[in-house]
Amino acid sequence: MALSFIKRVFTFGDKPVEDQAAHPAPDRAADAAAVQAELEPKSRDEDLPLAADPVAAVEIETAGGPSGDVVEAVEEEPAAILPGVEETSDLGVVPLSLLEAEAAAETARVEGADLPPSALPGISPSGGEITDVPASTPFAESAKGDEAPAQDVVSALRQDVSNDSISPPEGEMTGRTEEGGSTPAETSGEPTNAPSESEGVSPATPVLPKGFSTAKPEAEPVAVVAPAKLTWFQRLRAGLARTSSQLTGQISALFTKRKLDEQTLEELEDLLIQADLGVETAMRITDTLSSERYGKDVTGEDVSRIMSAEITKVLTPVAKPLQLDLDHKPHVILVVGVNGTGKTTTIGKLAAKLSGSGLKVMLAAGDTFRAAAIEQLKIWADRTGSQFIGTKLGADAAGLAYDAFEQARANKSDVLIIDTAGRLQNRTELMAELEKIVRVLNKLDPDAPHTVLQTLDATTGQNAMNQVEIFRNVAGVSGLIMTKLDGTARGGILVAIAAKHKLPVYFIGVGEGVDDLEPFEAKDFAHAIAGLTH
Ligand SMILES: Nc1nc2c(ncn2[C@@H]2O[C@H](COP(=O)(O)OP(=O)(O)OP(=O)(O)O)[C@@H](O)[C@H]2O)c(=O)[nH]1
Repeated sequence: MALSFIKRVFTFGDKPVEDQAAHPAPDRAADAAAVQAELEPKSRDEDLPLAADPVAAVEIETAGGPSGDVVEAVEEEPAAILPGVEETSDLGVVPLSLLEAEAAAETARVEGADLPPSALPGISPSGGEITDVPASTPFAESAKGDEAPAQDVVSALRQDVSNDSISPPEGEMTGRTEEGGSTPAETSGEPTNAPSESEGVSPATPVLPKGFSTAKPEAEPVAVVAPAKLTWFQRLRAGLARTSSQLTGQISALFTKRKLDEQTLEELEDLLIQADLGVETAMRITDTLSSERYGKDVTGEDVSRIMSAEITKVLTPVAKPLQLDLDHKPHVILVVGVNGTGKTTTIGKLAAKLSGSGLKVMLAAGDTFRAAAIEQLKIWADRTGSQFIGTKLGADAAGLAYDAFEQARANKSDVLIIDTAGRLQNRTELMAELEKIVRVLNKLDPDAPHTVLQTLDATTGQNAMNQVEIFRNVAGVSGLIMTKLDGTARGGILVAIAAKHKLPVYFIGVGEGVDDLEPFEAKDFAHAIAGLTH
């Protein structure tokens, strides 16, 4: 029922229905033959029947259902932070310590294990309403950040999955503890005059007759300070704090006791360009400032507000939900990008959102270069109740993409997400491989891949612009996801990319956990860069 509801509320993709009619279903036999010819004979014949190798085998697993025990709630444990330590500066800029303080003031919430039905945050284009997915299994403790060796990430994921698989639902857990565990009274050997368990009182808390008291004073209840959990916006602001505090600090220094004139405008423009915002946006900001306040006193806060407003204008047109065209079964999402930009992790997060909404999702391990990457994706598939298809290490990625598409069609999957090996944009042979994947998918369905997502690492500066240019040309990137905005991000470049390429930005990654993917919000991002409070 949830599925049919989702299908009804979806506005289908860019192409109107008539367009789809204009592309009748391709002659599958002819296409298959053509694609077969495209792929090297060895890639299909030698790579696929690999039952002996657990990773190598084309592995199809039945979806474990949209949510259920897929995601186990594990609370992140950021360091305890004392609230209310620092003041907001006169710029309205929030120091990092205040962000942390705000977070400590919030009661830590223990997130539920189940993914909710019918929630497609940032994905459904139908109403534009964004709902949170409360599922959370942060990896913050187990994964080790960018530098963590892939094997570590996989072990962390493995650990997580094995925890998931052995953890019964809450009620059962309680039952098991009661059955198998022993109470202090049972194990101590001390006599107790407490009523038996069958009398309905826990033997762990002996009830003395009237007129008696225990010798030991009752223990003071230990105050449990709930660990503070930053909201996603606080994480975003913290991630962009370096950019924003540097920028706002320089701006307020620039305007101390100076009126707005040609020279200050020029210096301001330089500062904005140095923050990666791009020439176009820098000029927008200085033009607006000049038209409003030329010859007058200007405060840092004036500049921050104008900067935030102008950045919002640049970003609003690209802050779009990811459109799924469920007329295509499957809607194929190809995920591309430079090594380590977060492709596999982002796929896991997307799969959690989609399968949690009742959609049938298949993940294809098209990164055939790294065994760990294949395993990593397999684990994400297990966690999110998605189907999985992989092939052996070093196999032809286009061949895998072909098989995945066929399999997803046969299974009537709603969405197929294909991971690809990370590659530097200047490695021509690898970029040619990517082109081939696109070509093969395109032969099976002229509209496929229906979405080509590129992940960008927010800690990268100007190079991200170059990455978009090249991946766009080679793979036809149709939308972006910026990851690692929770770290020490340099998010300014996203503004320059938006101004130049106008590609949709669907989500931002604000952590390594399954729910650390948020729909992109222009105003939030602009505020965070300008260092403004929400
Ligand atoms: N802090 C943070 N870490 C992230 C985020 N997204 C991914 N990571 C981490 O970045 C590292 C690389 O992520 P992967 O998903 O393996 O990146 P990839 O692009 O698939 O890597 P390759 O397969 O080598 O190309 C891992 O340690 C992830 O946990 C994010 O939004 N925030």
